[in-house]
Amino acid sequence: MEKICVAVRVRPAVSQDTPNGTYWKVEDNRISLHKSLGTPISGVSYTFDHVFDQDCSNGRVYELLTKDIIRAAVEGFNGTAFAYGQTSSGKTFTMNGSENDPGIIHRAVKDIFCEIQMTTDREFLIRVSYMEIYNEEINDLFSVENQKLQIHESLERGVFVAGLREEIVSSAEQVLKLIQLGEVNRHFGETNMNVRSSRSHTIFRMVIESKGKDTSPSDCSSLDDVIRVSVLNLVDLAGSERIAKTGAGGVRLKEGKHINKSLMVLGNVINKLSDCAKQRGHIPYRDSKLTRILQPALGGNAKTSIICTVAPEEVHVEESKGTLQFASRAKRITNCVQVNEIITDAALLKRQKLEIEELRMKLQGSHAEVLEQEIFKLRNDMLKYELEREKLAMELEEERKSHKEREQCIREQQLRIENLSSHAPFLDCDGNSNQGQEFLNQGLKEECNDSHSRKTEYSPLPDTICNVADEDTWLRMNKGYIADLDSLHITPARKVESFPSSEGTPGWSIENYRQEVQSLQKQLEHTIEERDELEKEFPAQFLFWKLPLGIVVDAFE
Ligand SMILES: Nc1ncnc2c1ncn2[C@@H]1O[C@H](COP(=O)(O)OP(=O)(O)OP(=O)(O)O)[C@@H](O)[C@H]1O
Repeated sequence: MEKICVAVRVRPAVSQDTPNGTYWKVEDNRISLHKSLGTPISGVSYTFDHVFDQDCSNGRVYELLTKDIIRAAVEGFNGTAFAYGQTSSGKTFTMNGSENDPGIIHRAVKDIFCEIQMTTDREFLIRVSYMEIYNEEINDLFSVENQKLQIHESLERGVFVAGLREEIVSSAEQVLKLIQLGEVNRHFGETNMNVRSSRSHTIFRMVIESKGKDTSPSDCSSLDDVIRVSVLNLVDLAGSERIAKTGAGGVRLKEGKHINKSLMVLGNVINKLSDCAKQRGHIPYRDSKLTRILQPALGGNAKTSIICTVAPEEVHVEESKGTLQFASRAKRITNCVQVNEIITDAALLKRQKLEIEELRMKLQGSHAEVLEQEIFKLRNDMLKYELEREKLAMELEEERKSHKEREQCIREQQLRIENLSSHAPFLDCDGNSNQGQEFLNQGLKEECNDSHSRKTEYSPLPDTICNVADEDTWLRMNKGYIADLDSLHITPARKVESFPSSEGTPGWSIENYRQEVQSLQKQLEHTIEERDELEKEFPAQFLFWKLPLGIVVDAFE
């Protein structure tokens, strides 16, 4: 068990406060609020693993807070470092830095490649990805066309974002170039508090696979080698904001609401985790995409450090207190950290090993550089193939789901028709028969016997019909036809007149039944047509759907 490492960083002040105001005092690893004359304000003093004042550089923050996590990631431990704090308090400055003082991400990337170079007894494979959570949707910063990506979970991969582009990389320079490209796609916006405010949470991720170098040529073909796979997340959160202060409206307001909501969920998760294990109960990781992705970093298998940034101005004192309380709770969280070693062939490195060896043999005698380039290209091609396969599998899964729903819909409608037919067995193409007359007579009798309790509200349709109507709405909603819950109106109970109790009163007649049946049949035909069209459009998926599951799985292996 290992505690999360928590630090606080106070950024330089941007405005002069009133001389009578309060101020934050930093001494060693303590931060406390003082009156202007120097008297400490009781109850507003906090201690953390580190507290950095406004003169502290990104270099020092990195050395004290993150370097160990980076080293451990190369050794096979998961790691996460994230910056938390109100808007304009210095999170992006800490993670990205400036030209003169590079931030944590830049330094981490450089260090990882240094560490790898020094670890001469292992070979490594590094993949990187960069995503943002904007308005509760996951977008790929390396590939703009990959939007609204979904989170999935599997035994082998844990929680992962399906379809996210990963690049295999071989140098720090290559990674930093990729990050630069990703930054262009990131959502920034101007608010009253920050001219360049992050409007999304960003997660830069490095997956580090490594294995011991083979000692004898015969080992090359062994598939039993242990592979270490670790995931390093470097996270720049969007800042919490008071709408009154940021002056947000329109798009900015919508973004602000999403930001605050997901940070609130993060706060809830941290709160729960900071309770002692017995009182903890359910941890609401699933309440936001951010907490779902950060789940291993919060109470899971990862070395985690949090840097909480604070704006020193007196006008932000309440927000700063909130940040420090968040930091205090985070300090109580313990993670269960262990090296991730796997012996299945899930590791990309392992699967690629044989192919690379083959290539090496073929290219023996050629120039080493050419060889390396070929290997690199092969690795990237294989990764793309992996991602494509994963995407196809997801699409297949989606198609399966919607196929199931369509089948269900057809069954429902058939049931409704049967239901109607059984209540109106007299329907022929002319709409009359003796049986129907008996049914009508009985309806009339019942209406007379019970005229007080069932006046015009009485519906001759079975109760289930109304339920089915609501079921329909539900089904449509679940199929994505209704995206906005506010637009959803529950189908009101059908208010139909009773059987005609006197001549001239409009009522539910045989004609009504016939129309209902015809309309249902039309709906059914329409659904079947829709399905046929889809089958034409995606013949492969339908072919897979018709195959037994085992064959489908094999096809993707
Ligand atoms: N430690 C620091 N030293 C010098 N300048 C800083 C420091 N921290 C922040 N700044 C400056 O303060 C401003 C706001 O910082 P930054 O954009 O990093 O805030 P943020 O917390 O990421 O805000 P948001 O949540 O709105 O994105 C920037 O101009 C940044 O350069």
